[in-house]
Amino acid sequence: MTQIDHQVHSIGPEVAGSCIFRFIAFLYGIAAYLVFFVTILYAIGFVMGLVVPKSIDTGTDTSTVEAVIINLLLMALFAVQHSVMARQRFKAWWTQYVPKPIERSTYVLLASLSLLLLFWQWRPLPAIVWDVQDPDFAVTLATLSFAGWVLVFTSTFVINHFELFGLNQVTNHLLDKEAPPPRFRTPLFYKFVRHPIYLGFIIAFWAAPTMTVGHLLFASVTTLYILVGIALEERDLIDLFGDEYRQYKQRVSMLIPWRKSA
Ligand SMILES: C[S@@+](CC[C@H](N)C(=O)[O-])C[C@H]1O[C@@H](n2cnc3c(N)ncnc32)[C@H](O)[C@@H]1O
Repeated sequence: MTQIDHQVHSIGPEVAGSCIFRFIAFLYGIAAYLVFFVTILYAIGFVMGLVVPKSIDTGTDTSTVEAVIINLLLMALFAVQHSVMARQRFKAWWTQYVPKPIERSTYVLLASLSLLLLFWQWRPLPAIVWDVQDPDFAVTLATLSFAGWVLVFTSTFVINHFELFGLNQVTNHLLDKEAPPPRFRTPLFYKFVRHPIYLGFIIAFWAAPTMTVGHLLFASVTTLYILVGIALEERDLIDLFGDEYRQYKQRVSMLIPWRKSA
């Protein structure tokens, strides 16, 4: 064996192994992102009762008590998975077992799967709470709900869509690039409210021309969950960004864009 052969032989398998891992991790990140994308599109149809085969107001008929219990359990499963796995301490613990570059993609994948389970197993509670008769007002509400989804989507891009859903992490890893440290940012909508993504969800869930008991349960519980989630997220953001975030909190309101600058 020549010296070059020897070097290639001894370096080759290691490099190839790590390249293969990087590539598999990248494909995994793409797959997780695609599952997320399908889930969020399904979520729009599920909540608005459009296009999808099973919406918030359709599915297996069960007694009211059974429906409420099943639906609460489904939402609790999502809430626990989604908020426990987002905490810094949990991340520090489980990245001992899950490689860091695919931590975010795994989180996104599991959150999407628990949402798909919710859509699939959700029990309708079809009693009507309100049903807007005026066609113009009904269209206005449906448009507002859609605008809520648009706010969700655009805010993810404004803050950093590809990092939020794990694609930056697997791409940096593939290219062997150091991931930049998290940066505090207040682009566009973030100048008016601290949580435009969550505001978008709240608008999308509540602006319904026809509100059933099932839809109301979903909107109420998710809104409560968002409020708890904000408290937890802001604790992490203060740990991460300190006074910068504390001052931001004083200057900009949480969800309703009416507080002026200090
Ligand atoms: C799902 S996003 C929701 C962001 C925000 N709560 C919202 O509703 O638009 C959660 C991630 O955004 C990050 N984040 C929230 N506000 C931020 C800011 N002003 N600058 C940088 N990162 C932020 C959090 O650390 C977390 O990783």
